[in-house]
Amino acid sequence: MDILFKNVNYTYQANTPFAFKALKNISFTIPSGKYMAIIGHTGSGKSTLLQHINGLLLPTEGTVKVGDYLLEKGRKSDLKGLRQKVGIVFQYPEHQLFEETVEKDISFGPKNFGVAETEIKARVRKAITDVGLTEEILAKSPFELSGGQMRRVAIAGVLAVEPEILVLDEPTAGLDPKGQKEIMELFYHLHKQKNRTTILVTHHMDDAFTYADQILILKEGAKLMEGTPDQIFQKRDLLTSVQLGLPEILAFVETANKKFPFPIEYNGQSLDLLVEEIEKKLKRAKQ
Ligand SMILES: Nc1ncnc2c1ncn2[C@@H]1O[C@H](COP(=O)(O)OP(=O)(O)OP(=O)(O)O)[C@@H](O)[C@H]1O
Repeated sequence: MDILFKNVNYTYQANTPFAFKALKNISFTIPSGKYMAIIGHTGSGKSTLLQHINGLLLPTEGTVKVGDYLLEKGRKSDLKGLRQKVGIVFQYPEHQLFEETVEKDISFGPKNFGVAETEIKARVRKAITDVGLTEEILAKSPFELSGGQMRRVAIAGVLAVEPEILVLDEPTAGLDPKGQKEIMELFYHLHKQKNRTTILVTHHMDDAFTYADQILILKEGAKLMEGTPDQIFQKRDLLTSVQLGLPEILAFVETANKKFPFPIEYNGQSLDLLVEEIEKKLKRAKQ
């Protein structure tokens, strides 16, 4: 299913004094089977854009087309059908685990879409192996698993619905570098295996360059640039205007060192990792 955004504008709290235009005249196409990465500063509209792909938000102006589903203001669409085709892995998806066993949690999505019991059982087993876990985990409570395992179970829940399109909103946030790489490789494999259209929002420029066919850069709700990794790399001076650059990270480290009673060192890691390091040290300090 191709995805098409045409002159999409989105305003939060439209027609109120708090109106805020989060997307400004966005147009792009993702051909079926492609992998697109979306990057941009915090607040640039990435999550707002993603939520248009399965109709969680409808454009205030303009149109979104996902396969044959047309999404525009004031138009009733078959959202249930669309949501079966578009699987979204939200940030920290494990926060949405709630059932008493892993099996029940993974079954929740397909059950909701009316899939038959025997088929659900088969899908759950396939999904759990697809995310690199084994069937023994199905009987456990999701809350007795490690953070990395919980994340994989949450992803299995999305896969069990068998979506044609995977939408990933910073799927590696909060994981250690090894876990991040494993999850990125897992999604790349899932993308290649079924030629699944994949849309990744990330702060990690290297992931965008490694995995994506196409990169879209947002700045303050508008499209700053779109191109293949090679095309974007040739204009890398533009990237410094949207990425968290070294000066910002160093300023963060300096502030952290004034604020916390332990040293934080910058060894080329991302801001996410530095925050994680601080959280760990704080936790240790409390014990
Ligand atoms: N419910 C809301 N009401 C009003 N403004 C909102 C709402 N949700 C988001 N915004 C604003 O819209 C803008 C875009 O937000 P969005 O979450 O899409 O950005 P983002 O690029 O995904 O950011 P991040 O990288 O921090 O997740 C931000 O300025 C944000 O404050």
